[in-house]
Amino acid sequence: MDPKKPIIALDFSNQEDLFHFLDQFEGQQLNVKVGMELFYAGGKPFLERIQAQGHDIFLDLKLHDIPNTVERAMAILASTGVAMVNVHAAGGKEMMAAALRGLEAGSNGKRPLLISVTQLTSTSTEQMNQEQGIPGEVLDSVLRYAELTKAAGLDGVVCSPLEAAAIKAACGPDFLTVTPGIRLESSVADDQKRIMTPAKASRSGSDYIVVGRPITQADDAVATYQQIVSDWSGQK
Ligand SMILES: O=c1ccn([C@@H]2O[C@H](COP(=O)(O)O)[C@@H](O)[C@H]2O)c(=O)[nH]1
Repeated sequence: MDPKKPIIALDFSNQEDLFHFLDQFEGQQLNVKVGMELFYAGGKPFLERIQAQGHDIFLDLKLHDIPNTVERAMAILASTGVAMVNVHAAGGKEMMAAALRGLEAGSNGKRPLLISVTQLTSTSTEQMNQEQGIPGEVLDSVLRYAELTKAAGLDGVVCSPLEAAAIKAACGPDFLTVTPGIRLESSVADDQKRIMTPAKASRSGSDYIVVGRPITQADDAVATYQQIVSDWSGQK
């Protein structure tokens, strides 16, 4: 996956919308993210059709279950040939290590990158304090999950770009930060709470940005994508 290109979140529920969107980018090789909505709608055949168009896939299924179940599921996901997969760090170190074992066992050659979700970018400090019962700032919880993820041997984390610099300082420059919660100054936040622009995310140390609705719901998706590419890569 080329880190200079944003990862487009393909949050569609049917093949017409999906391929109508991708057709606008004909001839370009994209980084795309397939999440629960699209995967539950179309499964492996959708992955294969997207890959046949030359795009690299981050399969964002956020596995979170007992270690044995996650290990066996990861062995199957490894065979899809996607570039990146993930788990929830809240599943714990044993579960994350099991995910890595499963991925290595199921990979034919190069294994996909494996990252964990720390605190969702739709979570505010208040929600975390009141609903999850975790005291303190979101950053403290994110750092704790990032350190646990590193100890389990994974490649990096999903976090807000607001936390990327602190994670790099704590876990090292090679530990990946994959950051949704990206909005242009002109975009609406939707349900995202911890947001940044592509340019600021780049300066803060994000390795990859993930952008969905600002592109997929734009009147001109290709122009908005290009604007985000130049905002993001212009800072690198
Ligand atoms: O903490 C997280 C983890 C995953 N996501 C996913 O990223 C995209 C963001 O889409 P936008 O439309 O740009 O908000 C979406 O698919 C989420 O499932 C996240 O936002 N935050």
